[in-house]
Amino acid sequence: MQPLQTNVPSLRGAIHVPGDKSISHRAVMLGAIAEGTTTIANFLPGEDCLSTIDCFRKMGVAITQNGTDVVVEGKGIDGLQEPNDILNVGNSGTTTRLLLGILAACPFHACLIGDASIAKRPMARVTKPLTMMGAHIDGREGGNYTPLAIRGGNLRPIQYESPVASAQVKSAILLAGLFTEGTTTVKEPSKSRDHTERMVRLFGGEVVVDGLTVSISGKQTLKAADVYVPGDISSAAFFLVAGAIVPNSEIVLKNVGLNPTRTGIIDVLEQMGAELSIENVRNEETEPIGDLTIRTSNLKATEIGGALIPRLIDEIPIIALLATQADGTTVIKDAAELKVKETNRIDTVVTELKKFGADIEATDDGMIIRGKTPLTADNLAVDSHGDHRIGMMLAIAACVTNGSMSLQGAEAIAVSYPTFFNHLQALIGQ
Ligand SMILES: O=C(O)C1=C[C@@H](OP(=O)(O)O)[C@@H](O)[C@H](O)C1
Ligand SMILES: C=C(OP(=O)(O)O)C(=O)O
Repeated sequence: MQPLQTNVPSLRGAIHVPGDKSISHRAVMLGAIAEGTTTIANFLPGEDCLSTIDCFRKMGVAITQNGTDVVVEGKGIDGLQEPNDILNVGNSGTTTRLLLGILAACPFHACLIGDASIAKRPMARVTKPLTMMGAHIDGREGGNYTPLAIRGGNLRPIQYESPVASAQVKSAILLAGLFTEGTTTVKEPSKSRDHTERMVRLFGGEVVVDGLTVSISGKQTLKAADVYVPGDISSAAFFLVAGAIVPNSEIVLKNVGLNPTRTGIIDVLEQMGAELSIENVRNEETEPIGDLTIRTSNLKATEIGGALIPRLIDEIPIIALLATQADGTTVIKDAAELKVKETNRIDTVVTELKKFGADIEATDDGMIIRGKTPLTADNLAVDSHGDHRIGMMLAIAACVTNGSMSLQGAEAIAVSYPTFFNHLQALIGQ
């Protein structure tokens, strides 16, 4: 049980949030299948990205990791080796699904296993299209759940229309397509994060984007690159919300990734009337970054749905907290994907926030939140349910709660933000 700081008088100061999780995974993966030595700066040393490194080491890739500096000795597109041990993906859905895309193309056998949360997450969304391409995949319930066994190689291209807007599905198919003679195409119902497309280009490959359709031709040679990973906007989101709802606050977040497929949280803060400014935007060619300043704000409710959802999917738990501190009724819809994350995030957000005074109800595809409500706790135990984003949301909620509370399962936060409590403490202390 970790005690949480409640009734925080102000949050002030500047922080650099850690590197982007999605980009860190992809830099290791593309570095491993490129030719030459890739360097990665500002890598996220969170548990999920360390799982990705571990899996590629088991396939014969030499990777040195020193904090946020990583060097990957690329093996080329056909150079990965059959692992003689099980590949452990830990808690990481991104590792599991993108790795399956690469393994689908490798002419050897591999087994994938993860933690109890991964064992409940649907994998048919990638194993089905990869099987259509010719990979042999088996697992519980017809290849929908880990442990999974895969034997790849000899793929044929597909033209796939994905039923979900998922960057993990899109990326798995594109990565398999990279090894496959001919042109592989994925169409998605709305635009998901495009880090794979951008990074393939950074490594000298070609990807064609036409609206919601992305195509890649196979047997391209990727060349090693020097990757700088921007700060993770999904991590910054916790402090953007904290700065908006804690009294007397002003927080500067430096070098945050501002890829437009990820900035839904900024749109929502602006719609809700937050005092947010964006400065020093740069690096727009590869992955845009900038500095964000947030101040205590008078907030009003909003509606969130449609094409905005994939642009803020991981931020919905912290947006739910934001909505409890805004005047009016906030409706979040079209977000059924939340049910298949590290936890069912509709249930865990509603259950935990209700414990200390939020007026929040679950719907089939989202939630309805009525604000503004005071949050109060008397020796209350809240629970991350092993989900990093629920744990961080609850720690920020504590800042605007009167009373006392502690967090069960705080260790889950190391999955994406190992220095979260240090940063929170630094902002409280100033
Ligand atoms: O591709 C990625 O790096 C991710 C895609 C999203 O998942 P889906 O593809 O399942 O939407 C997101 O929730 C996850 O945290 C990271
Ligand atoms: C859903 C998440 O990650 P993943 O799918 O990689 O486990 C997340 O980080 O919120």
